[in-house]
Amino acid sequence: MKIEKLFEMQRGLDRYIEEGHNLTGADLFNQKVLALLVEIGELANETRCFKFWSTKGPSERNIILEEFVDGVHFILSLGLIAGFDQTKPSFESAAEEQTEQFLLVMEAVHAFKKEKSASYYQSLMDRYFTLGDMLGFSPEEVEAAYMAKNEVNYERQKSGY
Ligand SMILES: O=c1ccn([C@H]2C[C@H](O)[C@@H](COP(=O)(O)O)O2)c(=O)[nH]1
Repeated sequence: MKIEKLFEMQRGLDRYIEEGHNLTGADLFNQKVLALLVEIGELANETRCFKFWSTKGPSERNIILEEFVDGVHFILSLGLIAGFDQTKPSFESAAEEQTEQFLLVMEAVHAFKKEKSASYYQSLMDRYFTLGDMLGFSPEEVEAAYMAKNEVNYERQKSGY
């Protein structure tokens, strides 16, 4: 996966969105942190990994992948704001269960919000990509799905989303 390329695509999309909404130079850090937490929640909902009270299975793989790359967008966007766009994901040992990995990712988001350090950002990226691996997505699939969703995000802006 060429993460440098994804950071560049994210830079372009963020700039385009900000210009379109007259927000160039605005501090959007907190909005993006909350957006990321919401995306992680949406992703968890599609996997249904925590729904011990339900017998219904997870959503289709493609739906889960699309939710996953929404989160990738906001993680890259936060890295760009904080100046950590040289970060490369490395896979770490995963939690035993998806639910635990989701919670580790959420903790990493909060830790990074509290202290915008390179090591907290690295941990956020590693935990999130490790979650993607647990969900069965290869780095190549994530890259391709990111690119497709990036394009959709431009289209949505153009059609007055
Ligand atoms: O500054 C922004 C704002 C939004 N998005 C993208 C990330 C997600 O793919 C998508 C989320 O939009 P909703 O579908 O949740 O509205 O928008 C960005 O990349 N940068």
